[in-house]
Amino acid sequence: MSILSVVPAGVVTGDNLRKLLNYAKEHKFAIPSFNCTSTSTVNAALEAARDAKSPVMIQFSNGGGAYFAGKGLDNKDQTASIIGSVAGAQYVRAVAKAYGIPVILHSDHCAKKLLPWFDGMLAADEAYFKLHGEPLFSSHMLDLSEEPKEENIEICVKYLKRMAPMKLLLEMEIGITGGEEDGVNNEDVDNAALYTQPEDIWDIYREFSKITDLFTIAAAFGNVHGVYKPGNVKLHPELLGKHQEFVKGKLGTADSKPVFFVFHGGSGSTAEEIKTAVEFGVIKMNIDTDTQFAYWMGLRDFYESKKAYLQSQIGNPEGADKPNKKYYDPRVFIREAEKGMIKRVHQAFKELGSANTL
Ligand SMILES: O=C(CO)COP(=O)(O)O
Ligand SMILES: O=C[C@H](O)COP(=O)(O)O
Ligand SMILES: [Zn+2]
Ligand SMILES: [Zn+2]
Repeated sequence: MSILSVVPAGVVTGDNLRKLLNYAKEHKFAIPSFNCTSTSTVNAALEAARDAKSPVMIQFSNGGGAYFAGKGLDNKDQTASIIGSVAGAQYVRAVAKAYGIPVILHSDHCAKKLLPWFDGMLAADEAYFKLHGEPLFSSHMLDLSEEPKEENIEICVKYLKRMAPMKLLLEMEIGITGGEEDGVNNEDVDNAALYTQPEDIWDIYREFSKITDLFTIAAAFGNVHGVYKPGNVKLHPELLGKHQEFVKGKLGTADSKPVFFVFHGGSGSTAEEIKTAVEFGVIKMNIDTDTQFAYWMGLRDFYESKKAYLQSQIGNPEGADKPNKKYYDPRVFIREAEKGMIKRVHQAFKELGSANTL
């Protein structure tokens, strides 16, 4: 049985989203989630997914959403981030089905100070739900990992109650992802905070389960956003196995992987680390930095190879009067950036085991 016999192509939400995540869990693969900031990066992710025969997740960060709407737009009270994330979601909805693949539409880290952004997206979900019987997005992330655990859980539960009637999934974070996110610098946080404890996972699981099963946990196992020279923070994906065992014991279930885990900071991780994480119940891995670099490399390589054609509107090595329009047309050079990103996206499907599952 392939995925497309379980869920349809296009944006999947609610029951179909649950089916897709369970399918990934049963078949021991994870779905990559790419941070997108434009129609160009969305298209690159969708094109690669179609060609790799894989489901895919598209996510907008707070800054990525604002960028989608335009850097010239004022982001006072999160207006640009709300408008851009909603516009991005509507764009994905408009094209996803044409690519013939299931797409999960998600929003990334939302810290406490960014809750107005979350509220704005939820309002758009509710409006969409009234018209179509499903939310605009498939899922959203709340990242209250900087707050005390009790408060983190309390705020998540409050939002889960608003999301559950729409069958909108919540991703939450416990423990801290190192590196940088949304301009918050986590490069010097206490090492222990970078590794979540099993008891914390159970506290979350227990409270959330009272409301819905549509939630995922981004537990910290030494994850870092960005790519850095190897340092003292080491990735320990095997810790996720301990969390699964602990929750399994508490539940007394036969299911050896009751928790859906999310892997943040996918860039720069080794194939082996990714494999171990998937083995212990990761069903989603975020990738941003590596696709950013791949997009840039596509453009850089194009510029380097066509440099002599890109200096003036007229005149290149083929003649002083030759026009260069077909080199400086953004559809040409941005396409080269997309090709760079597409290559890196393919690598993610392969490493996560989601290629050829449709
Ligand atoms: O976790 C991420 C987005 O939430 C992506 O992390 P990287 O930029 O390290 O791939
Ligand atoms: O949090 C991590 C993501 O990579 C988002 O990054 P960003 O805030 O630069 O868009
Ligand atoms: Zn975080
Ligand atoms: Zn992240």
